[in-house]
Amino acid sequence: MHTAIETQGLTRRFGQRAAVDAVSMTVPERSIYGFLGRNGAGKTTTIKLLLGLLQADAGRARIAGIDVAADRIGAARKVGALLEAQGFYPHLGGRENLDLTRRLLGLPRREIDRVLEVTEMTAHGGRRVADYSLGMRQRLGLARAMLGAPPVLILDEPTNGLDPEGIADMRGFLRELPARSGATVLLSSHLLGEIEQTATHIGILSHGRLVLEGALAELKAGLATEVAIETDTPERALLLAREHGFDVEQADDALVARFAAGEDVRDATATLNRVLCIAGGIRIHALAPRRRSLETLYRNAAKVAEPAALA
Ligand SMILES: Nc1ncnc2c1ncn2[C@@H]1O[C@H](COP(=O)(O)OP(=O)(O)OP(=O)(O)O)[C@@H](O)[C@H]1O
Repeated sequence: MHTAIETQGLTRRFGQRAAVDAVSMTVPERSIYGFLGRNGAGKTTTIKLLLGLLQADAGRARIAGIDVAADRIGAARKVGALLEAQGFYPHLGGRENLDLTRRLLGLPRREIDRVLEVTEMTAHGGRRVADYSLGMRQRLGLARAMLGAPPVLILDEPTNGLDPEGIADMRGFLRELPARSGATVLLSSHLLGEIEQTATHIGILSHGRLVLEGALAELKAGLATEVAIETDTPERALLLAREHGFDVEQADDALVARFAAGEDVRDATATLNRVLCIAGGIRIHALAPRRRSLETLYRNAAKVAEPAALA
């Protein structure tokens, strides 16, 4: 598989602070890559570096194999972007707005019909953008990003400001995009739930550093299985389980036992139950396996990145 986006040691400082700090990321072709991080983690700065809108202080970035610093225009032709400020002319129609970009890019007129169709906006192309809902504007932004069918799409928080229905629409649309258009999508977001339902791959940025990256299913498979313990006496259960060598922790919402990948969870849960109920006389209401989630991956990655902050 080729690499749609690749960076090596990409760094950008503002004053003394590195907003993007030696980031080496790999976005495989035809993936939906969820680019995650808190506000201020450096996502937008990375995206600007990828688009050649900012210059790197060190490192390099390639889009579809083209080095962004060496051939900014060539790299830009390989990528369509939806950034937060859409910059549409509100008094013009959707079609007319798209036409401005189409002419700049020197594309044939039929490209407008194509992108309106892909984004299911054909019926609204004649209306003024001022009369569009936010969801329609986002879709028009996507349509513009797709003009010329670039192999890479970079979307910065595409669900920002949308209502739940708009978010669900956008999610469905993005999921189908690689199959429909052959494009690779880099999707920045701080919404774990959205990324979990959409992305095939993830990269987590924390304080400008890439702290975790990979195929989401593989990363999840490598996680320990967690079993939530429901009991009246969590403190006693915690102590007793630990005395018997179990890896148990009080998480935010429950007492949780962790079983390493590969361990027989059914057996281990039965043993834990015996230790707590029979040996310890502790009342257990439930031992419930928890889904392996992106949230756990994110929490673990954040712990590695800033142990002091979470201690
Ligand atoms: N032009 C600039 N001048 C100085 N500092 C900047 C500039 N742009 C970004 N920063 C700083 O760089 C850091 C990373 O910002 P960035 O916007 O890339 O984060 P982000 O992850 O995209 O967050 P958000 O989701 O809030 O946009 C922040 O500390 C920010 O204040």
